[in-house]
Amino acid sequence: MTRFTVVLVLVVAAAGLLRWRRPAWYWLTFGVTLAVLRVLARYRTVMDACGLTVPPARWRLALARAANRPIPEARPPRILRLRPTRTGLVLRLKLRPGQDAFDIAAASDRLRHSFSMYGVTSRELRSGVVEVRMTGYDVLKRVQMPAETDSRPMRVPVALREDGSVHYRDYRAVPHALTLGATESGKSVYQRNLVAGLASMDVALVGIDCKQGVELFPLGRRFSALADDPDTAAEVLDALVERMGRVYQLIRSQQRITSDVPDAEIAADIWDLPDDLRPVPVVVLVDEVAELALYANKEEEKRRDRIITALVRLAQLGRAAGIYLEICGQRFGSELGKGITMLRAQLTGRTAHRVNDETSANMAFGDISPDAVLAAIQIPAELRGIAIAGDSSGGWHRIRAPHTSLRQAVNICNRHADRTPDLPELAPFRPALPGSAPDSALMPLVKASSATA
Ligand SMILES: Nc1ncnc2c1ncn2[C@@H]1O[C@H](COP(=O)(O)OP(=O)(O)OP(=O)(O)O)[C@@H](O)[C@H]1O
Repeated sequence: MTRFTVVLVLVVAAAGLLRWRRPAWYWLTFGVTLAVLRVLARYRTVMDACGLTVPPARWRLALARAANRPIPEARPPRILRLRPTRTGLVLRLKLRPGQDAFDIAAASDRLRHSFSMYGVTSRELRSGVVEVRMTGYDVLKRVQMPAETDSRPMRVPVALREDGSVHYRDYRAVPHALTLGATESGKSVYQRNLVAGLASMDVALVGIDCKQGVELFPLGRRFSALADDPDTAAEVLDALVERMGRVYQLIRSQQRITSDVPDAEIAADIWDLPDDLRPVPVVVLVDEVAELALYANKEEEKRRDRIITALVRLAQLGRAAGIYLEICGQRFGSELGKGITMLRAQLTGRTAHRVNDETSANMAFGDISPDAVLAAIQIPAELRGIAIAGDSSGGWHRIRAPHTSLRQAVNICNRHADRTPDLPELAPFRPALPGSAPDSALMPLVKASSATA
């Protein structure tokens, strides 16, 4: 064996190993070059085989006949740009007369295997121009967020989409959202990523965690208020409704000042106010929402109605006051009582992790997109963290958040603890700093469990 053959064998073996164990590294080292060459070399043949070419124009045929030249071939869409990315290739195509974006979308599965890519999706950028995004490997298997993401305010890069692009939770575009999923499907990890993303922003976080606070309380240094039982939750929500009223008064008073000034912008929400007058936006995270809607006696029913009314009011009017809702639970349907369907209609951002049945998928997407319902039902049980994210426009994507541990999220929150705003209305609910030993009343529980172990 010559030295060249030995080197070649080693390189091929290294590429095979990388592709198997570290597909992202394989893509960056070998995959991207091979894929670019493959797409360029096979482009015309593949487009022809996929029925994405158009016959030559009549005048071209006539010209060829008159000049006794070979008959021109059918033409595929023109490549405007081929851009390699961290996870795949982005192909921008100019369609030929008679083609439309749906032709490309309908052929995406054929394009996927013809170009030996992992996934292909397409969208129309403008009339006659289509962007085809191809992924070189399963980017959702081990999620790695890009180092550089869009850093606009209130826009959190929370997960990766299956086409390799970043999925943002954009509070200004979609103020309120609902996240559903069966137990152990990945809701808490998703919510943790949201908190970690929000921690470095100028925002107040308010948490309602009826799982006795086990998810949100460890992140407490970055929270302006926390509630771990329905009674406290009712008080926190009332305080937020009161805050919302005061922010509206502030916007009104600013409108009165600017209404007589010609050309001055009239504020319609907090984002139109001057920086020095703008109240800090608030994101309210509610975990296990069903706990707030359940009741066993008249007293609890009254509390439940108070909570749901406050949530509906915040959902209806909170956007302009910069109060955004992020509601999370296993189910969220009419069986939780009056007001729930009205509240759900206001939560236009929807994310569904694996659900147990079609009814739960319908709670997330039934009023938005039947395709998304089907996609949510098909999430495999073993792939925790995979979710379908959609909004009221009907568009949806398969996403997965990075596997952020509670430790990592706590570290991020602690690092940004100095950014936690003090909201006067919510001062009584500011969480106590962690660090105390377990309550002595809980010790028998610990002993009992270690005795049975
Ligand atoms: N994005 C992810 N990537 C990889 N693993 C994940 C992801 N999300 C969740 N998991 C795995 O699934 C397990 C359950 O996730 P999580 O606690 O978020 O579920 P949950 O829906 O909140 O469950 P519950 O309702 O019982 O609290 C996690 O411990 C983790 O191992």
